[in-house]
Amino acid sequence: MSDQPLIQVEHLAMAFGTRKLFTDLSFTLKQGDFFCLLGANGTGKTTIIKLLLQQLHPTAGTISFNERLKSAADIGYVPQFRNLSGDYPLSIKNFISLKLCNSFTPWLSQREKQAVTKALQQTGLTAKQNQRLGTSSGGEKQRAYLAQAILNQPQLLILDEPTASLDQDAKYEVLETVQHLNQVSGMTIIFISHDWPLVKKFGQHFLELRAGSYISGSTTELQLKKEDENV
Ligand SMILES: Nc1ncnc2c1ncn2[C@@H]1O[C@H](COP(=O)(O)OP(=O)(O)OP(=O)(O)O)[C@@H](O)[C@H]1O
Repeated sequence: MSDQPLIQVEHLAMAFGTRKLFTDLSFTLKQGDFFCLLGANGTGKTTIIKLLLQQLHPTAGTISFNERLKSAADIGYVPQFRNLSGDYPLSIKNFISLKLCNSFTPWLSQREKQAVTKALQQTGLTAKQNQRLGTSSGGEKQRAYLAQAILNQPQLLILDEPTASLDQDAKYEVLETVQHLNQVSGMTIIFISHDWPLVKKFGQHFLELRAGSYISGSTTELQLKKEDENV
């Protein structure tokens, strides 16, 4: 595993018009890290992700990428949980395969089938692959989105509040799968969340945006508030 950072952010500043979100933001994302991005609504978490994906340009500062991140295929993205209605007709396996619809042929190649089989294994969905996604549990549905995001075996997996609106058991189900992808498959994780106990339990490093400033460190240093501790 290379010691060179996967992403190095130096003295980053971002403003929309006269609204400054942050200035002089610096952090390093190492290969294999489980990095958590925290902050109240509107502090700029999604903006940081858009800057990392080069969909926005910073007002100042630089973002340097390791050569392991060569193309968009090296980055997987899982959005906030979107529930599907009970009558959604596709099986878990066919839903995961939807991401391969750009192929030239209407059927899956041997290589594509292997990619789906691997993603099913990595997300613990092999035994459930023929189950209808619509009737699956919240945790299974989100693991199916996760499986879609890792079909290309990305170097970096970005999860944008993937467990918001899931119940406690489903949150753990999803985060244990993400932890497995991090520890066994070596994927580097950026996990955006408002859920401090989850961050403390599963994350390694954190960065918390506060209005105009930020703090960062190891998740072992995170102090949970009283109301969080019993969650
Ligand atoms: N393209 C844009 N143009 C102008 N303002 C924007 C743009 N994108 C985001 N903003 C503003 O920047 C601020 C930060 O937005 P961002 O979505 O990054 O916050 P966030 O921390 O992800 O919030 P949330 O937790 O609610 O998702 C918000 O006030 C938002 O309205």
